[in-house]
Amino acid sequence: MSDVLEFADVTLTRSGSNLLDRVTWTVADGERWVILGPNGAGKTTLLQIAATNMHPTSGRVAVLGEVLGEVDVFELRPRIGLTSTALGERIQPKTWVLDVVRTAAYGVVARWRESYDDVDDARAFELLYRLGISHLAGRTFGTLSEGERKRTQIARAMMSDPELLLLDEPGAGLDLGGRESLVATLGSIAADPASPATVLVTHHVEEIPSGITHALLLRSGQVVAAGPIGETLTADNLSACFGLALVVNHENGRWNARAA
Ligand SMILES: Nc1ncnc2c1ncn2[C@@H]1O[C@H](COP(=O)(O)OP(=O)(O)OP(=O)(O)O)[C@@H](O)[C@H]1O
Repeated sequence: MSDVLEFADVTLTRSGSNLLDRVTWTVADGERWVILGPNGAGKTTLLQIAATNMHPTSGRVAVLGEVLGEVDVFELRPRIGLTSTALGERIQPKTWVLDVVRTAAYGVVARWRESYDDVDDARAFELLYRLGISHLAGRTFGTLSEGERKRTQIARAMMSDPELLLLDEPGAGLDLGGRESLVATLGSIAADPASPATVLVTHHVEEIPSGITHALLLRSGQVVAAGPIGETLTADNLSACFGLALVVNHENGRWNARAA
C-alpha cells in the first residue's frame, strides 16, 4: 500500500506556541483513521495541513505523494475531499442542495457560470442517495437540519472522487438519533473498499464508526499514541490523552468511554 499522508517531525507555530509539536504520522492507502483529542489538542490544525490549507513551520508533509512547499496545491486540492464547520459556513443558505454537491466538481461553493453535464448530475444524485438525502436535492441548504447539512457536505466532499477524505467533526451538533444514523452511514463508507483513505476528527469515542482501522491520539499538539485502533484506543492511552482516568469499552464495533 502506498502512503496517502506522511508527516515527518511536523511542527506548526503560531504566536509563539506550538499548535503541533514534532508530529510524525503516516496514513497508507485503504486505511481509515480517527483523530481523537481534547479541545485545543491540534486536531483541526492537523487536518488543515493534510487538506493543504496550512503549511508546517518545520518538518516535512507529503500529501498523495506530493511534498507541501514543492507542489501546486491548487492541483492537489481536487484530489482531497474535506468537510469542516468553516467550509459549511461558506455555503450560502439559498444554494440548492444539488448545487452544494455539484459545485465541488469545480472547487467552488456557489453556482457561477460553470455548466454541468449528465455525468456530474448522475454522480451528485448517486451521492445524495448514498447519504440518504436524495429527496432533499431541490431544497435550499439554509432550510436543512444540522444532520442533513452534515450529510450534504459529506456528499460534496466525495463529489470529485477524492483519493483522501477528511471529515472534521462530522457528528458535532447532532442529536442522538442524528448521530447514530450518521455514524451508521460513515460505517458503510468506511467498510466500502472503493472508499478513499479517510481521516475523521472527533472528541467522542462514541462517534467512531465501525470500520475505522487506526487511531491517532493528540494532546497539546503532540502524539500520545498512534496505530491500529485495537492497540491504540486503550484506557491508559485515552486517559493520558484527555488528562483523566477513563475506562474504555469496545462492543459490536462501537466504542464508549467513561470516567474510571
Ligand atoms: N493563529 C493562532 N494563534 C495562536 N493560537 C492558535 C491559532 N490558531 C489556533 N490556535 C490554537 O491552537 C490550538 C489548537 O487548535 P485546533 O483548532 O487545531 O484544536 P482542536 O483539537 O481542533 O480543538 P477543538 O476540539 O476545540 O476544535 C488551540 O489552543 C487554538 O487556540
